[in-house]
Amino acid sequence: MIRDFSYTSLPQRVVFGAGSLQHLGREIDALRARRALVLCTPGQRDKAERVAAMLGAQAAGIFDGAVMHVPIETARDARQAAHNLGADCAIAIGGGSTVGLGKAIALDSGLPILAIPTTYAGSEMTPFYGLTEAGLKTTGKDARVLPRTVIYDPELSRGLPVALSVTSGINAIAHAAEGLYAQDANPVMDLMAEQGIAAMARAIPAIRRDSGDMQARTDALYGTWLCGTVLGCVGIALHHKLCHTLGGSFNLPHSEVHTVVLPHAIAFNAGVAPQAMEVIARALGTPSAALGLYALAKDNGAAVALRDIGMREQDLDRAADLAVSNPYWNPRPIGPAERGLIRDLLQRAWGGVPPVEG
Ligand SMILES: NC(=O)C1=CN([C@@H]2O[C@H](COP(=O)(O)OP(=O)(O)OC[C@H]3O[C@@H](n4cnc5c(N)ncnc54)[C@H](OP(=O)(O)O)[C@@H]3O)[C@@H](O)[C@H]2O)C=CC1
Ligand SMILES: O=C(O)/C=C\C(=O)CC(=O)O
Repeated sequence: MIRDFSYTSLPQRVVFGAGSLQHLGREIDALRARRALVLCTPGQRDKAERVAAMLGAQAAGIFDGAVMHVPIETARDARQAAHNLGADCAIAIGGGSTVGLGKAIALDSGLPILAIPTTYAGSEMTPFYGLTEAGLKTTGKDARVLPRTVIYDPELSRGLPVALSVTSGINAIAHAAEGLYAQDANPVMDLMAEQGIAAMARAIPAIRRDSGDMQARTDALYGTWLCGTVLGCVGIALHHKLCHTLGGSFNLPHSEVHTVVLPHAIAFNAGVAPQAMEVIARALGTPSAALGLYALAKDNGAAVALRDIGMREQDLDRAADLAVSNPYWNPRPIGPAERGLIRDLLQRAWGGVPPVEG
């Protein structure tokens, strides 16, 4: 049954395909940019140098200081570098951390961003940004931070380590899974979510078998585009909020937290979102959405317990308090009255046991 909906599509250009980095010059010209600042982490500097070499005189310089969760000091340094170098565009090549740094520059200056993602986080398709100040991460939404152009070149993610490919892929699946029951869910995004989950569920085991499998790397990046688009167009709910609490307040690694929490958050919502569960299970090719997600992580070597990724059991009470302290939308209520249920969910996620619906 088609429910009532409203849908706003976001203005972006996507160039997809193995070797598509070759179109960089054409895409920079289309943005009417003359001096591009190239952003990266220290570890991905070789890729940034390749980009700068392709641009020649159109490269303003390289800023290689991107860090997870965009510390405000790094954002200020990058903004200053863009200003000092007279940049009229930022190119972010790397994962969500590098794209996030580009967004911090755009938020301040309105500079257009061209993103070249090398992980499956999906930030390049969203108008959301995050900034961390004095240990506190705040997130926001602003049309200026949405990258104008995205080049998805599977060749560039060939070297992404297998463990990170698995958890980053499940981070993408989380966007689509929650998009299916989000407040702004709509039929177009439902189609993209199902195809995105299916592409990623195909890609993950194949990458685990052979990290250089270009068909699998292509599927994974295609899934990234679809799942990231869903995140950018519809809202988030319990799962993303729990991950932000755990990542932001307990400093747990981003994609690994998503991987552990997702089956439990989906199980929590299963009873009130049966249609979404059907779609997720169909896309995974499993009878149960929550158990299918748990198996996808476990069978592919990912950690399925918060205790194995740095969470202390004595912090679970505080995490439950934080998770229910700010009311936010979820298909099933999650307020102070549900604190006990959320605490149980976190206990199961901490211990790494299979998810329990209800
Ligand atoms: N605003 C939004 O809509 C969204 C934002 N995010 C944000 O993005 C961040 C997480 O993004 P994520 O991509 O998981 O993490 P990172 O960008 O931090 O990348 C994770 C790791 O991947 C490595 N890496 C990246 N690309 C390659 C490659 N091609 N080959 C080898 N190694 C590679 C990096 O290594 P090295 O350090 O050596 O470069 C890094 O250690 C979080 O801050 C999250 O909040 C995530 C999703 C959506
Ligand atoms: O924290 C941000 O930068 C904004 C959104 C996300 O990180 C989405 C996610 O949790 O993957």
